[in-house]
Amino acid sequence: MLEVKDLHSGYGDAIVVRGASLEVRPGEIVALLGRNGMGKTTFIRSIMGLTPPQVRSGTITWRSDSLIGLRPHDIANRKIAIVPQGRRLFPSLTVTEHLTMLKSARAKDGWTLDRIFGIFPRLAERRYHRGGQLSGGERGMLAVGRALMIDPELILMDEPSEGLAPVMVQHLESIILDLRKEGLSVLLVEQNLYSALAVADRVYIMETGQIVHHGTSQEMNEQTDVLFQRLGVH
Ligand SMILES: Nc1ncnc2c1ncn2[C@@H]1O[C@H](COP(=O)(O)OP(=O)(O)OP(=O)(O)O)[C@@H](O)[C@H]1O
Repeated sequence: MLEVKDLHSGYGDAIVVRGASLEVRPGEIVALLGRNGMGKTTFIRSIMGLTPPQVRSGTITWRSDSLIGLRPHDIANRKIAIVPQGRRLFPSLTVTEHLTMLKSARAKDGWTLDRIFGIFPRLAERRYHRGGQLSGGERGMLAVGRALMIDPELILMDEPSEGLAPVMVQHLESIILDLRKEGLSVLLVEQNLYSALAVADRVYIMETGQIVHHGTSQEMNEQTDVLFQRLGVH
């Protein structure tokens, strides 16, 4: 289980995440929602050990071990993967090269190239294309595929639906639900309220670096006026 308690994190003198607490239980999909600039990316970068930002105080615990101070590589070794905002692909590397950076193409255990190509047939067709030649949707699929190749138990996804056509968003939602069936946990940062409610078990809302509301998706579905107000959705 991931447990974040009273996290403060920021850039230089600016504290952006200001006392946020959240937990993700095994096999659970948790959505973190909030308007632009509220600190969601800062929050998940802090969990992954990516700098900036710098964690100032609070605790981040994964299966009883503290993650604070560990490098992203060590955190990935503990089976936590990230699908970063903006995808962060390499323009000159092919689809296959991205997927096999951390795991051999011949690997037989866990997630393999064939399995990734099975859930994303489009990536199989584009296996020799370079990062810089891919469409927005293909880049999104590749970022998810690359995260799966570390055989994660928890995936942190930063706005994976950003820039995707509605049909692709639905595909992604079904993949996230399939991952949960396999026991994976997902922390999903989303701007798309409906996409988040479609897949998440529980939802947290962040405002100016603090969690101001949380509950099950069902509870949230019954209080859409609160959500609309908090998220500025009309
Ligand atoms: N590298 C940085 N240096 C300084 N300030 C930053 C940096 N990255 C983000 N910030 C500031 O931190 C605040 C929160 O940004 P963050 O990206 O965490 O928000 P967010 O909720 O993920 O928003 P979005 O949905 O727009 O990505 C913003 O005011 C932003 O300007």
